[in-house]
Amino acid sequence: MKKRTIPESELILTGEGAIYHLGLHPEMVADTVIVVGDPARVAKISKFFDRIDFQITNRELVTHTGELNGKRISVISSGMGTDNVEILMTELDALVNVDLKKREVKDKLKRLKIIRIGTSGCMQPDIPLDSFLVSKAALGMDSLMSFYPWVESEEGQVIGNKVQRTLGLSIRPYLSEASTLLLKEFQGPQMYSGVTVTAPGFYAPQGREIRLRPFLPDYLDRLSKINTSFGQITNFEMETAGYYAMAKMLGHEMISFNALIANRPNHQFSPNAEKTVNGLIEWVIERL
Ligand SMILES: O=P(O)(O)O[C@H]1O[C@H](CO)[C@@H](O)[C@H]1O
Ligand SMILES: O=c1cc[nH]c(=O)[nH]1
Repeated sequence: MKKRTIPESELILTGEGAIYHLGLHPEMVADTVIVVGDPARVAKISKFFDRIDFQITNRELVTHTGELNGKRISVISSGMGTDNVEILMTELDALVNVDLKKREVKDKLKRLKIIRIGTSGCMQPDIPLDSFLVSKAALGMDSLMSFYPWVESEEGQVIGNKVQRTLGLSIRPYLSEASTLLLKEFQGPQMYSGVTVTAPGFYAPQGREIRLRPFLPDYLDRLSKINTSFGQITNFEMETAGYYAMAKMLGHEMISFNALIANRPNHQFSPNAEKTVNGLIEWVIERL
């Protein structure tokens, strides 16, 4: 069967042949990729590398690729939100699985290992501030999956329906899961686990009120009391559900780690957030 040629307006390359938003060429991407939200966090990770081969910046998308203990690793920042995650994941996948010259999907597809290191707010009062948490699954409160052929597990549908009903939400959240392979590879002490809520915003979508009152009553309280087959709903951030769903559809392994720098029911924000994030970076680096 003749392969589809991807048009220039869909797979966009710069004059130098780099992919449109990431600004990368295929040889600049390692098989193990660490993703972060904050562009400034990229250098905090690549400083552990023995050697940095490429440093590329375009908008909020910063990439450092190098070597650590003989292993090639890329670190890429996405900025905030699942809309950026969609761009990062699609272009990252195209760099390894599309022949950019022919504009055709390759016959042999690569499976990347992708690890998120991010910050997050905890909604369980008994998980201490500055803890680390791995997202076993994530609930996407955004609309990204309405635009993809996302096939949800039965378990996911049950959880999504339960959350929609309990909160009185107009949208049905989607549930996506961590890679079981990476959950086994990245084990160790000091790591809580739970279900992460990926919010389409930092304020009302995470139950915060500054001047505008969140529309949904008792949001935080109701969410934190929901039990799922993956455990309690534990924390808020803004990318993981999009990452897990895109990774699943594109055939990559993905895991998301959270530094819990806020505890919402206890009204705390960490005075040591920077130290906690650095601790999580070291925890992950030690297990690469
Ligand atoms: O620290 P990062 O990785 O950016 O992650 C979290 O912090 C940002 C909000 O402050 C959102 O991107 C959220 O997901
Ligand atoms: O509360 C928090 C802290 C970090 N990131 C979030 O998205 N929420």
